[in-house]
Formats: sequence, structure tokens, C-alpha cells
Amino acid sequence: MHTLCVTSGKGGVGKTTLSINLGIAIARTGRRVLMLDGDLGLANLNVMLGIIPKLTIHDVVRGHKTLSEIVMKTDYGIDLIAGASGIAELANLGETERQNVMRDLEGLGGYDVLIIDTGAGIGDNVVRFVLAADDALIVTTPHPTSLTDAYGIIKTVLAEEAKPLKLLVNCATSANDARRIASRLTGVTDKFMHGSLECIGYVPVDPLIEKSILAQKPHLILNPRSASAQRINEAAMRLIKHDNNLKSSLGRFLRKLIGH
Ligand SMILES: Nc1ncnc2c1ncn2[C@@H]1O[C@H](COP(=O)(O)OP(=O)(O)OP(=O)(O)O)[C@@H](O)[C@H]1O
Repeated sequence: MHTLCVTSGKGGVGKTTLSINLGIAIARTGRRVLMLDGDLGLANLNVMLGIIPKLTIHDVVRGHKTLSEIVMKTDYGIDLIAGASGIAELANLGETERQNVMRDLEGLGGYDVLIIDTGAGIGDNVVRFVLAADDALIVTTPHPTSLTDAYGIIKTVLAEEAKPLKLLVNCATSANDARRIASRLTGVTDKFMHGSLECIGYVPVDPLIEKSILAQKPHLILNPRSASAQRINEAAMRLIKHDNNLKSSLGRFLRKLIGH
């Protein structure tokens, strides 16, 4: 299973919108996609998909439910787990309960790709998700405040571990614009040995994206032929280019995440 963490530093830059639509684009290749809403307070994935979660990971951690009972199916080929920030609670459980939940999580097989939509900011939880995942995708816009916060998360992650990071520039005007933005950020990765930042593309501003949020239906479903949907598709294909070579598993991801 390929684990992919989507994060941004700054809030409101399109991280959740792009996570969902990238997930749908990946699901269209035949891969089974599970999305985890890693946002601590404001879980948005389900809102954008027009579904109301009755159960979250917290119910699993408290022993009320099994994981497969809390997975929500969508009409778009992606499944969803709400309240994934509750995974962090695993670290505080007793050994037996923790083992039970871990077994439950690992038993949730059959998925090819796990996408974690983290909360905004550079909190401990966000950095832990980024470090535990195989791939980390940073979403930024060309706006200076977004770039500053993207710079912050890149620096924080690379100071912990020199892992290759990916960048998607939302609200850029062209591929050249995105490359120019990316080159401003690669300055920071160059300071860390083995750190790297690969720009996997850009998504233009598109009023149809905003409309799809209001309709609570994914942009790729409502407007598949739009230029922005095509850019999202291209970015998704770059993300999964090498995932067949990955030997990772959900268990490995979880062990890294909770440090056991
Ligand atoms: N390329 C785009 N063109 C037009 N509107 C966009 C684009 N990308 C995102 N938006 C809009 O920006 C708003 C914020 O998007 P979103 O909620 O996905 O951001 P976020 O980074 O996940 O925010 P949060 O920090 O609250 O989780 C949404 O209303 C969305 O419709």
C-alpha cells in the first residue's frame, strides 16, 4: 500500500479539495483508495463529499467499533475514515488495547493507496503524519503567506528526516509559473543533504472548483473535461508513477506514526 500525506502549512489553500480530487483520479486507474481525514478540529473531507460521519477513529480507539465498521463508502470510488487524528491516541493506550487496534487497522486490507489529508499548520500531528507516510505532497498557492508556510513545513520535516517531498502549486497560472514558485522553495531543500522537492504540477484558479464545493460533489465528477480537472489528473499520475515499487504497508505506516 502506498501512503501519501497531503499537507500545506497554511490553511485554506485547497489541500482538502485537491486531496479528494487526486484520490478520485487515482481511483480511476483501478487502485483502491482510502482517505483519512487527519484534521484535528475541522474535518472537511466528509463535508466536501456531502456525507455525515456517525463514527470516527475515536470510536475504534475507545473499543466501541471495529475499523471496517467506520469506513464510509462514497459514490466516487474512494472510501473515507473520519477523525484520523484519533490515531495519535493509540500511543497513549495500554499495550493490549493498542495491539488490538493495530491488528484491526492492519486487517483493513485491500487498499492500494492511503491518502491522509492533514490539518493545517506545523503541529506535531501534522509532522508525524508527513514523516510516517511514503510520500508527502505539499500544497501551496503562489501567495507569499502560503509560500512562507510551505517553506516552514518543508524545513521542519527535513530537519527531522531528509525525505523526498513533492509540491503541487494550486491557483498558479501556468506550468512555468508553478516551476518558478517551486524553484523559490527548492532553495530550502538544497540546504538539507538528501532533501528534495519535486514539483508535480499545478492547478489553475477555476470558479467551477468553488461551485463543486457548494454542490458538495467533487470537481472531477462534475467537471471532468475542465482544464483544471485535467491538471489534477496529470498531477495524480505523477504521484503514482512509481508506487508499484513500494513495499510499504498500513502496519508499517502506523508503527512509524505512533512510534512503536
Ligand atoms: N484552484 C482553485 N480554484 C478556485 N477555487 C479553489 C481552488 N482551489 C481551492 N479553491 C477553493 O478554496 C477554498 C479552500 O479550499 P480547501 O478547503 O480545499 O482548502 P484547505 O487548504 O483544505 O483548507 P483547510 O485549512 O480549512 O483544511 C474552497 O472554497 C475551494 O473551493
